[in-house]
Amino acid sequence: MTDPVLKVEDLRVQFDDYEGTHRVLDGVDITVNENETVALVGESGCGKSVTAKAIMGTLPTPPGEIVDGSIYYRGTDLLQDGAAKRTKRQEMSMIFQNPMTYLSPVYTVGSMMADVATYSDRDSVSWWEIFRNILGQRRADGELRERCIDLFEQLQISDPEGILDMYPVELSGGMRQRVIIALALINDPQFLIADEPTTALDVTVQDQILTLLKERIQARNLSMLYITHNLGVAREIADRVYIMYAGEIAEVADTDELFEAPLHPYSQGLLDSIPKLTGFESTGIEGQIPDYTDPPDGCRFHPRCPFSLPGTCDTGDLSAREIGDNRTVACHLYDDGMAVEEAVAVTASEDDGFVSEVSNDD
Ligand SMILES: Nc1ncnc2c1ncn2[C@@H]1O[C@H](COP(=O)(O)OP(=O)(O)OP(=O)(O)O)[C@@H](O)[C@H]1O
Ligand code: NI
Repeated sequence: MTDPVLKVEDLRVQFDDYEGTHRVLDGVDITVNENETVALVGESGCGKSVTAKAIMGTLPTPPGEIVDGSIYYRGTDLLQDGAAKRTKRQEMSMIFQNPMTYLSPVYTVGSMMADVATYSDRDSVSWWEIFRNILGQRRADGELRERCIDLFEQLQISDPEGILDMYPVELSGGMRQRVIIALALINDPQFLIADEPTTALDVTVQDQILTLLKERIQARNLSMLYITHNLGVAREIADRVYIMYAGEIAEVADTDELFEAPLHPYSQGLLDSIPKLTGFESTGIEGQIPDYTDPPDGCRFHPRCPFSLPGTCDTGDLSAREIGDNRTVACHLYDDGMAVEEAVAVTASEDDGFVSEVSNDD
């Protein structure tokens, strides 16, 4: 067996400020296999971007701190191995959420493309190039220009030549987001992290961009971790889905299986809150993400959970249960090693007050 592309194990991240210690990530495990697109889904504030930043090595420290865990990229622990991790990080690339805060207003698109392409390979940068970069005067010339135009064409950017000389303000939202994606793809990464790259866009443009991203990923055999709070988007793009709640992974399942029968009460709540016609989700679960300076004991979801078992869900460690061959759910309603059909039967009986009969053995 080859190593998975990404393997995050027991990741714990906290932030220290005047309010105290915010224990945000509480032992997160995520695996992304070769050629796989994995979605990380959860409501605002649940720790998705913190996870992405920890992986990319861009977590602000302080106030952030990785207190425990490992992040393996193709077998190399990015938190441990100094020299190897720099090479490895060059194979990774990130697509950001908000183009206007990420794109520089004073650089042309071509200059930014040249910037990213040059700096990814620092050994070959001359002082003259760095100087030109500081002045914002780098240009995508020659071979790089061809590569940019090629990529722009694949991303269906209209007037790919002209756009190299344009500034971000001159572009529509959809075009800006395409440029952001082009910036992330120009160095031919093997692994992409996309953090809500389509939230700012209207649904039609969002669909177009998802389709383009999907095509590109298939054509290049890329692997991707795609972050979103929108289950509809996750369904469209991902092979597998990780449902995150308050810094914990609630459930992991193949996309089809999750949508067919979500097991975790939080997943069920999220799915229920998708209005069926538009694909837009609304907030359907009562309550909110807990205060990370004093998170609930036991399952962090228990204060909001309709099936919470006093004395069980509000105390102790909650380990993830393996369900069938490739699902896990971190919930006391289920027993480790259950078959999928058994677990689905548990959810079906929830309405009949089954909850009181659940065994309390761990
Ligand atoms: N720089 C920081 N300093 C202090 N706390 C932080 C910092 N960054 C994140 N946090 C904490 O981590 C929590 C999770 O933030 P994160 O950005 O990962 O949420 P998210 O799931 O990406 O939400 P969204 O969908 O809104 O982007 C925040 O609620 C906040 O308490
Ligand atoms: Ni975020």
